[in-house]
Amino acid sequence: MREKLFQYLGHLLEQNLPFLALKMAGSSLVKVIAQNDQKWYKSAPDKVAYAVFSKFQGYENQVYIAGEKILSFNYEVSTSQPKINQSIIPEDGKEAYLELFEKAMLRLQNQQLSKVVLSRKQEFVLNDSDLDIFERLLDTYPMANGYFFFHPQVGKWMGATPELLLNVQSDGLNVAQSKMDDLPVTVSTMSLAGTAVDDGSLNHIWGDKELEEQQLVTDFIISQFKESAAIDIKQSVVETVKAGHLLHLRTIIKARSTTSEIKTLLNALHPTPAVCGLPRDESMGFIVKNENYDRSYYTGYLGIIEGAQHHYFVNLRCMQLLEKTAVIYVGGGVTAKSEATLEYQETRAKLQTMHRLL
Ligand SMILES: C=C(O[C@H]1C=CC=C(C(=O)O)[C@@H]1O)C(=O)O
Repeated sequence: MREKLFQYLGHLLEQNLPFLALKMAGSSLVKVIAQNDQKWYKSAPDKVAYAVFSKFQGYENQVYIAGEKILSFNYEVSTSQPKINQSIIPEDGKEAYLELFEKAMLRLQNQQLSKVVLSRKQEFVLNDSDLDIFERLLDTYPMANGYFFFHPQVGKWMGATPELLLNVQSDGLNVAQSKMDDLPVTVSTMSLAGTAVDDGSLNHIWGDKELEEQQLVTDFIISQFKESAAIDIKQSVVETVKAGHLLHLRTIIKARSTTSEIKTLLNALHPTPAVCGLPRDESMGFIVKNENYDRSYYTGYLGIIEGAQHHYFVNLRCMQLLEKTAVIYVGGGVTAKSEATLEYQETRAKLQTMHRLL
């Protein structure tokens, strides 16, 4: 099935046909939603199934892929260790990052902001084909949500994101019935923040900065759920989870809602303080004015919608594939307790997730 998947994706690329291929965390299926033509749908197509690829900011460049061809491929993760690029990542953009950090720190110290996510990008030469890289991505990160997105007018993106934005499951109804509005559904999301490099010790001790920044995300999600009329809101304990060579703090949050409220919920959640900051509008303003580059689809979201089943993920640990280079996007949450060089090192550690595949 592995060969069939790559043959099929190769065919779609050759024909310039838009697709989203997604393997959800821990699953052994790669789902491919593809179109029969090159049309760019900027709003949800009139199909039971479709995919979405959304920017961090603004909705005018939203990409929907009509589910004209929907295929699932069994994917057994390779038992042999995939090749990993271990070359050292050159320093690039450190000064600009530190300058940005200083500006953010002024706003954090005078309490205009309580958290802001600062990001940057770095470009690397490509030595392999896109499909070879995607195969390595799926084998290297079986517990991530691995995806490959292509649209001839938008480009190619790939990632292995650990972060669920919103999962919607209809309460025991099948897809055909789920065309109806107002079905009761179970919604879940996660508060994911705080980063450490995994040193193999099972019990990482987190600092106050990480515990607080993750709590801010949890509180934000719960308050947005409440405002969006979700009921039965429940949260898990805070856990330490692995994402490749990194560790994060995570809380799972579940609630009940209705299908007609999904769009409201999605807009209420995105962008969470895991990718933007708090207060949200002020952080967004700070990012847009000061980051000095366009995040584009990084920290936006991607998703697959099939009737009343929706799966949306935050577009993190990702890269944009150009003709001869890959642009990797990384960021991290900064609070008044942050230290500049540690935050910069964190962005370097996050670069490795994609860099290892190149
Ligand atoms: C913004 C990113 O990560 C987010 C998700 C988990 C942990 C994060 C952190 O520790 O700052 C970030 O909020 C990124 O990977 O580019």
